[in-house]
Amino acid sequence: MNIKKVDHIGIAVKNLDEALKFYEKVLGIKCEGIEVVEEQKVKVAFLPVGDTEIELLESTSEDGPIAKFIEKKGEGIQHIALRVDNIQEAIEEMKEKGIKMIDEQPRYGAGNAKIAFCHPKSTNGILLELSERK
Ligand SMILES: C[C@@H](C(=O)O)C(=O)SCCNC(=O)CCNC(=O)[C@H](O)C(C)(C)COP(=O)(O)OP(=O)(O)OC[C@H]1O[C@@H](n2cnc3c(N)ncnc32)[C@H](O)[C@@H]1OP(=O)(O)O
Ligand SMILES: [Co+2]
Repeated sequence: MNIKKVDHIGIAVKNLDEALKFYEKVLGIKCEGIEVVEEQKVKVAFLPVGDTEIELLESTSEDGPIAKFIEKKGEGIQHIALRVDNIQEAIEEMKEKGIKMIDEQPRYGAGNAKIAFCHPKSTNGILLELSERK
């Protein structure tokens, strides 16, 4: 597979507006959009930093992955996303190499990216997202 760059770093927060105060007012990074991704039960804010982005994630539901993460570990880095040029091929290659995929088919994430998560038990303890964007 062809890994292009770190697409984004996903950070779980309890409250997006509250968290944005730190990123925008303290760090001076501009939020370039907010979007709800129903399938993942999240409200997402994008903050571009150089060639990559910080993705702030607030849960829209008590049983979503971000709510569960915060309940168990508290706020913090929840995943890292790597940009690939062909997600279908990347998923197949991961499976061939014995990596446990949470998503064996791409889903649609923020900004209409095609995304697939790899299980932290197969990746030395990080939740890894593969992301293909046009
Ligand atoms: C909008 C979109 C986008 O970018 O476009 C997004 O990013 S959406 C971002 C939000 N969506 C997602 O995260 C979807 C994919 N995530 C999931 O399917 C789930 O959250 C799992 C990663 C499978 C975890 O599920 P669940 O909490 O039910 O399982 P669990 O508590 O039994 O966890 C199993 C083991 O994985 C570990 N574990 C759980 N979440 C982890 C995380 N974020 N990073 C690293 N390790 C993690 C636990 O500590 C546990 O290890 P031990 O057994 O050693 O204690
Ligand atoms: Co993400």
